[in-house]
Amino acid sequence: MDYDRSKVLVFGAGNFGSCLADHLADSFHTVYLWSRDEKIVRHFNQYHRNPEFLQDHVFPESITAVGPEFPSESIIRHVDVLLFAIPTEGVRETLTALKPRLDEKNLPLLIFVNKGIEISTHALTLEIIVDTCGPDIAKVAAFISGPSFAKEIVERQPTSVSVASLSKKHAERASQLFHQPWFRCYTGDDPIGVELAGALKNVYAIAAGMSDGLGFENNTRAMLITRGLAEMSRIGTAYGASPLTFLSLAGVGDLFLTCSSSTSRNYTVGYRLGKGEKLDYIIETLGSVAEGVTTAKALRTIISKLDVAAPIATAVYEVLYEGGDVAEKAKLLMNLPPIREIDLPDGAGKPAQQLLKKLELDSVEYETTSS
Ligand SMILES: NC(=O)c1ccc[n+]([C@@H]2O[C@H](COP(=O)([O-])OP(=O)(O)OC[C@H]3O[C@@H](n4cnc5c(N)ncnc54)[C@H](O)[C@@H]3O)[C@@H](O)[C@H]2O)c1
Ligand SMILES: O=P(O)(O)OC[C@H](O)CO
Repeated sequence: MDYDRSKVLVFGAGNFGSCLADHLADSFHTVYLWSRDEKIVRHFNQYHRNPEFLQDHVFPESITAVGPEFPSESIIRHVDVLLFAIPTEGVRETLTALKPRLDEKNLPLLIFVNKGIEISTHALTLEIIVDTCGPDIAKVAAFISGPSFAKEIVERQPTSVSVASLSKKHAERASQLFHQPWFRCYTGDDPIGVELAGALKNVYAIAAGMSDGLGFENNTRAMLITRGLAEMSRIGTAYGASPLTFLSLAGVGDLFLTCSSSTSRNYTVGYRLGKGEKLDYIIETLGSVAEGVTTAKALRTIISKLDVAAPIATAVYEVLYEGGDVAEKAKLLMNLPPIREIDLPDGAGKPAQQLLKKLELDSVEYETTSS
């Protein structure tokens, strides 16, 4: 596979699919952009603009929009890379349609950029890939996640992301494909952690938006980001992901971005809820996907199954799905009993042992609690 000039088929011509098609075409790759919306396909090929998303942007003429029919076997077998930029709820359906069209002996690189958990199965995308395409394809899939608003990428604002795969070679290939002076990629081998981080940060962005919508300011947002990160790491560790992944671009990087900007759709959903709007109306008028809404529901079940404490995610779920009052939930969170701040994995890192020893304070023991 020649990564100087690859042929890429992008599934999904929404904000992010269009943005990444633009990025790759600008790097001289041959790009096909699939949309199931005939109007987008026609308009894109005629005017090199997307009539629904990133409307102000003029795209390179070299991008060919295809659709609305599902891409044919001939185009799928013609490309080197399949890039999936559709919401998580559409991934199973897309991969099921894709599987019979793949050439098993000459597989393309599969890259996923969605950030969510499937609502009916509570599955991560890695699990959906195994279910629909089998483990051999899941082993070589790559996942890209991190602080990356589409609007800022098309403006070529310096951006960095995490790229993870169980296969080092495929993580490096995906990284090489996207890496540019305005777009840095950092590779890693914890796709589950990267996926979870990307999905969970959306739920905490809803919480941060709610807080701002209620009129709270910087202290409260910083508290939500930090305690949200603690919840994310706790859930991720219970899943078997590396706790360090939550300190990456996909973790704290994206959490910080999404919790602190009205560009975020998830933050916006929370903000509008905080202002008293109804969820159905917000979703109807948002014009784009906010994955945190469905992820909050899947996460509620995961939290109970794993038996981990995640009071912020639980409060978000209760507002979204049980008619909970935002201000009431905020009050309840603030009235939880005081707890130890940092949860440490068993046996790890008693804080600053050497210094404590020097100060002869090493015999003082903290009780280990985790909640
Ligand atoms: N927008 C961003 O800045 C950004 C950045 C990073 C990651 N993401 C992630 O990328 C994914 C897509 O986000 P987006 O911003 O492009 O959303 P969007 O709402 O702008 O567009 C989604 C696109 O997917 C299509 N789609 C929806 N369901 C589909 C299905 N079942 N089959 C085929 N196509 C389907 C829609 O028609 C639409 O064109 C999400 O998981 C999001 O979290 C978005
Ligand atoms: O608009 P949001 O909330 O879906 O966030 C977009 C990206 O995930 C930011 O990295």
